[in-house]
Amino acid sequence: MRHVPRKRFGQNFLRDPGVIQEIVAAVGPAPSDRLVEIGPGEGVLTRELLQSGACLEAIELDRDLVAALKRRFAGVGRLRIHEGDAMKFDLRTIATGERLRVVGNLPYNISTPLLFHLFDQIDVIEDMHFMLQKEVVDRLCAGAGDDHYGRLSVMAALYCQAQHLFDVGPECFHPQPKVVSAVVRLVPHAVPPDAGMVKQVSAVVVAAFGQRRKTLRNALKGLLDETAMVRAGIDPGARAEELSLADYVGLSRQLNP
Ligand SMILES: C[S@@+](CC[C@H](N)C(=O)[O-])C[C@H]1O[C@@H](n2cnc3c(N)ncnc32)[C@H](O)[C@@H]1O
Repeated sequence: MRHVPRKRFGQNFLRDPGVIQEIVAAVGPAPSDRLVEIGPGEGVLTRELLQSGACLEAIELDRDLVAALKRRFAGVGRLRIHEGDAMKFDLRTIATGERLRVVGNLPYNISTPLLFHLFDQIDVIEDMHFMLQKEVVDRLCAGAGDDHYGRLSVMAALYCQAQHLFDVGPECFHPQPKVVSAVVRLVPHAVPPDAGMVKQVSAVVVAAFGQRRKTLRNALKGLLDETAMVRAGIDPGARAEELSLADYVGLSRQLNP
């Protein structure tokens, strides 16, 4: 019986073979790779990724799809299917030595918290290729002064380099999403940021973009005084969207530990 797409699980299944091939070509899986696919759905990407000979761990929340995947890929020893929530999944439990290459046409309703969950485990990740809402990809790739620049842009830049690869129209999915999608590549920096620094940058970024129309002098009140901002080389009259990642790191160093 054909699966009826569930909106609450963000199910928009890829139907365009050309797009599936483009994603797999962008990932370029090698037989020695350890792949993780988030939300394999009916397995259209899974199937193509497995063609490379790589091992693949798939994490799927929908138990009906898990059952269908187990039937479809019965006997494929290189595939392990985990039934569960990717937001709670600890990649360290499956990262034995080599780092993981994470792939997925992600459920759009949870994409931002899911990205933060993955950033928390960046030390075991080699790279990530995701289909997301184009707007989220634009935010991931935006730099200071760009229209889409915000909290996600700064935090993503702290962990990795983001590259927009290509856009995908709604007609390539079933059911069709209301928005345009895009594929992004995220490559973690060679040295992951330490937890203390992440916490401090996050505190400054949340406060700054929480009141993005205000000057930093006002938005960061209670967190940093003007003297500390000047010490970090930042104009207290500037606004959140004008500051680069380096500026935020500089400001966060002025916080009391
Ligand atoms: C956009 S669909 C993509 C399906 C398939 N990869 C494709 O391209 O056709 C998102 C998939 O993620 C699954 N999903 C939703 N929330 C999830 C979660 N928290 N953890 C793991 N999988 C989830 C959905 O059930 C669905 O299969």
